[in-house]
Amino acid sequence: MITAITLNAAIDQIYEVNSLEIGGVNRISTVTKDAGGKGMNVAKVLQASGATVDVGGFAGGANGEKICQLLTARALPNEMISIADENRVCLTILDGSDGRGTELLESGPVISRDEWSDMLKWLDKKSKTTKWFALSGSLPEGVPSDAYKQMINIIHLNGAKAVLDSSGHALKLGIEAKPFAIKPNEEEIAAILGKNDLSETDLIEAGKQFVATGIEHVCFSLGGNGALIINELGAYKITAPKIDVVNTVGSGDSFVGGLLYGFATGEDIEATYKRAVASGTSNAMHKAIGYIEINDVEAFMDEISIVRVEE
Ligand SMILES: Nc1ncnc2c1ncn2[C@@H]1O[C@H](COP(=O)(O)OP(=O)(O)O)[C@@H](O)[C@H]1O
Ligand SMILES: O=P(O)(O)OC[C@H]1O[C@](O)(COP(=O)(O)O)[C@@H](O)[C@@H]1O
Repeated sequence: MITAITLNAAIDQIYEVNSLEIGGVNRISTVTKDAGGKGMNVAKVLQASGATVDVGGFAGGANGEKICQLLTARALPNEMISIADENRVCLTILDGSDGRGTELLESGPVISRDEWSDMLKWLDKKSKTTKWFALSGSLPEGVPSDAYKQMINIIHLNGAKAVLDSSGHALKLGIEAKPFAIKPNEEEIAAILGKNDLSETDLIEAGKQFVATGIEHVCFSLGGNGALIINELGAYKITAPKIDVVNTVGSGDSFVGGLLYGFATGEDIEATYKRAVASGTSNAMHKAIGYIEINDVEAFMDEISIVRVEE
């Protein structure tokens, strides 16, 4: 069993427009709604890969209710903790003229001290039986900034493992608890290292330092350039297949889904890295967020090259 946790769950809504005009009147051609926030997308990809997965997080108000209904419709079991405040909506505007997605992300509900304490109690119980966790996304207000650090410590005490995908302070503090793997994109790692531009050498150096602290897989996702992953054996450059991009929103989450599938099933590590990249790429070929075609993922895995760049 793998559990994907989204502390700031959302309704992921997509508006398709023919050509987005900032400051003008834009008519929406299609509206879609799904259970979202990063961990939800990870769960969808794990499910499509054939894993047994469930989800955790906070749910409240009409949006929280809708998220639970959308999860049930997908046959994704959820153990969401009830909150008084209402979940957020995250909007992607897909522009038909250039295929670009613009994201408008609400900050989310305010979590009370008791609700946070309920989350930690639930996690303590859950991690006694679940071996793998995805901890994904931003933190809602009210949750302590070291939320992921606290959660990873509980997960470790119960002998389970976590993959962390977050940003800013939440990621920086989460890293201190040495999760099994982290997956920052270029922007996220630059922000936590306090640098604007990072060369491949900089990334390898930073990755090695994280590995030295005890993080087993440091996965830098590089969009259309694939990924650079550092582990105790070295640094691996994994290419991404060339595709016609439809919507890259959710590609990072799909990468995490592929990665966790490989870890949890004990797949060969190079195949796991290829699966992660292939899952991110498959997602980018579709409008839906956290959507992969498993046949495409497996075909891409044969096509993707992986090169060890550092001894
Ligand atoms: N333009 C693209 N072409 C092919 N694959 C892509 C593209 N953009 C993203 N991907 C795939 O998705 C993965 C995650 O994308 P990335 O943009 O780095 O993550 P995030 O969504 O977290 O910013 C990449 O490692 C790659 O495998
Ligand atoms: O929790 P955050 O960081 O605010 O991000 C939420 C948003 O990130 C997404 O999960 C997409 O993330 P990625 O493109 O990084 O995979 C959206 O579906 C969601 O609305």
